Amino acid sequence: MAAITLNALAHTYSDNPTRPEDYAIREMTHEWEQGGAFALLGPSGCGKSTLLNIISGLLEPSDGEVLFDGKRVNELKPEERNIAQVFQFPVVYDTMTVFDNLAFPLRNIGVPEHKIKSKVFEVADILELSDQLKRKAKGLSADQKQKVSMGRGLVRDDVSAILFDEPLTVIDPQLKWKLRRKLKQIHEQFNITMVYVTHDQLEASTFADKIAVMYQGQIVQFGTPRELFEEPAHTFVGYFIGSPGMNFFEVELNDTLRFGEHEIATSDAMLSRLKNLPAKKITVGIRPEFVHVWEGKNDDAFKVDVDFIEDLGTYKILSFLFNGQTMKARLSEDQAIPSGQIYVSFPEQWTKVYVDDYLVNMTEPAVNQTEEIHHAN
Ligand SMILES: Nc1ncnc2c1ncn2[C@@H]1O[C@H](COP(=O)(O)OP(=O)(O)OP(=O)(O)O)[C@@H](O)[C@H]1O
Repeated sequence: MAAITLNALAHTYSDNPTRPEDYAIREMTHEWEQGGAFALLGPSGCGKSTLLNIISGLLEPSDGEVLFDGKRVNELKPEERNIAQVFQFPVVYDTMTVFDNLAFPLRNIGVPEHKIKSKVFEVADILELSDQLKRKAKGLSADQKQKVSMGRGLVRDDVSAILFDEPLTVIDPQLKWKLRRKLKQIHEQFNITMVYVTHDQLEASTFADKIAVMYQGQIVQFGTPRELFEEPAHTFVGYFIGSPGMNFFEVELNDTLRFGEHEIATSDAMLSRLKNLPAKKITVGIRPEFVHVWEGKNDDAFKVDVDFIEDLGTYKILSFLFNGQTMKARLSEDQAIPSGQIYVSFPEQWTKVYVDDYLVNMTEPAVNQTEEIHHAN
């Protein structure tokens, strides 16, 4: 087991990087604590595979350090790092039996045959591969092959972390949930640090205790699925997590926050914090789940026009026009279906304010927040 620390890490594929966009990994410092089940979640091209390959040693970072349990491993080759990596496509030797595939990493390091046997049997049992051990890997289905790939990581006692790079891509949808559950079970049993890369929020939140959301080469938030939902630290997290994502609208700051003719309720403390920041883009975000739709007239709420309603079985998504911008609210099954002009309000607790896409966090001292926003730019 190992804690994995990334210290001022950055990576570029360009020979002559000049702009932040030239970096696949923009400078980051981050720690995956020992023994945790983590997900690295983000859209295609945000740098997930690059980061994983740097941790496993397949790629040398342009800047910064990778530390395992506090020790620098930059100079170590992948095989010296005791990291197992499971890729999108299973890595198995087709002509070998399942037993020999699982035994391979142990034979490589000279483990005695009797020990190999008991370890392979143990891992095959966990992965429900015991009755396949004598079969050639060639005849296995995609999910069985992927289980063998995972098993090759698990047989070694010296493995300190397992990195999964979109491991369920080639697996049938019906089997995905089964393998995901298996992975979770393996994590509980082995207590190994696991980092699971995916672009699928459901996969991330069913596997991981904590999720790092990656966007444009940066980890913009590291938190529990609930924190990502309730307190998105960056507009991208609000947009990417949740279905549909968070509503956002850009506001003006005068004596209050205004969106067109509408005044958005916020605390005096927030207003004074915003006034002390240099003029920047201010965005307000609210999740569709937290938009309050009133059944009747309410003079304290905003009057808006219903655009359309999508019926998604157990709930409905109401689209409405707020100052000309389409926004969404989630209606429960038993809520009346509104039409025409309706009243909506945004509870202050769930109305989040972002400056240049970063959450203004009122629980943090203003000085840290200002530094963070400047640093991010
Ligand atoms: N070998 C390479 N040479 C040059 N650029 C690369 C190379 N590999 C990746 N990139 C670029 O680096 C950025 C990050 O890519 P990376 O594959 O790490 O992202 P990802 O989040 O894993 O995406 P995906 O889910 O599509 O694999 C992208 O802009 C990509 O085009």
